[in-house]
Amino acid sequence: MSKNKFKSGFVSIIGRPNVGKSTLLNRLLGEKVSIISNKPNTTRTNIQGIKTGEDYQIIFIDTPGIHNAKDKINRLMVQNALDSLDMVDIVYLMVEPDEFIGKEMNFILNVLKKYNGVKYLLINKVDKSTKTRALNIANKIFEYLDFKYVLPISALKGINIDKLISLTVEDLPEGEKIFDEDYITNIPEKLLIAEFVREQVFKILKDEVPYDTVVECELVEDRGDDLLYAACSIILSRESQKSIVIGKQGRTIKEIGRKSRENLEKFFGVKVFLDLWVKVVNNWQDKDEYLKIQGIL
Ligand SMILES: Nc1nc2c(ncn2[C@@H]2O[C@H](COP(=O)(O)OP(=O)(O)OP(=O)(O)O)[C@@H](O)[C@H]2O)c(=O)[nH]1
Repeated sequence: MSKNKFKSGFVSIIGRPNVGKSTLLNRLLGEKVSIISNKPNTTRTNIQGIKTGEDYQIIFIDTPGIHNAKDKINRLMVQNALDSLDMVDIVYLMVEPDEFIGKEMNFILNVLKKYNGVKYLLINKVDKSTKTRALNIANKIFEYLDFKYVLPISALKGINIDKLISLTVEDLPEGEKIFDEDYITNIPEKLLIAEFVREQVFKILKDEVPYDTVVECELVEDRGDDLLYAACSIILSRESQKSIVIGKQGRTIKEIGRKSRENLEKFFGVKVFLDLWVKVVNNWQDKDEYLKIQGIL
């Protein structure tokens, strides 16, 4: 009996902010990779997750340029979005059952019209919706664009995820493994650790300062005996934000540290010692070195 040929390729998950892209990526990979919160636009970097099976490797690519379409729909952004789709074999367009086809969605659909690869329409969050609402949105989107498959899913509850993976593998081209199978992401370790901390800054500080925050992981060391040491700084743009992040008797920063450490330990499967600092760098947003830390530049 002949064995199935190995398949490999790239998949991009696109959709409006908050539709559940990061949750889906984490679900697909079975690990916590990209940062999730219920605030829009927490995904700042082009996170790639890698899923390797017995006879396939899928590399997931995030395309933030498309999600941020609401700001300025300009030529540059369209170009960026198209460039990042160029190399991708399959695109998942992710929507919610009560999706509204406004400016952002129109932008995304227009970008996708120029994309020649395979397109899937994923209707996420069906766990909290009805079949009729899911069908309605599919019909509306089909007025603009055709998709090879429409799949109702729940990234959160894991509904139809196995089906999604098997369809994807079928549609991938034959090819070799691109990354070693131990990799689930190609984000540099420091950036990944910083993202775990930033996720907690977002979650714990709610609306107070997080949009003004960058986390820099300065040092990661394997200290033997299954212990990973990481030193990170939460960087703020104003002195007045410091007391909020630190909290009464250091309670807030301790909570950020504790939660981040727990998630890092789950992810890396080793004990983690996390040294957390708070720094103020006026207008860090204008400084290239801080944009580089975040993987934006
Ligand atoms: N009920 C339900 N909620 C979901 C589902 N998938 C995601 N969510 C929730 O939707 C919110 C946003 O999810 P994210 O995965 O951060 O969304 P995103 O599209 O990556 O958001 P950005 O990073 O802003 O682009 C979170 O509160 C998730 O828990 C789902 O299948 N069902």
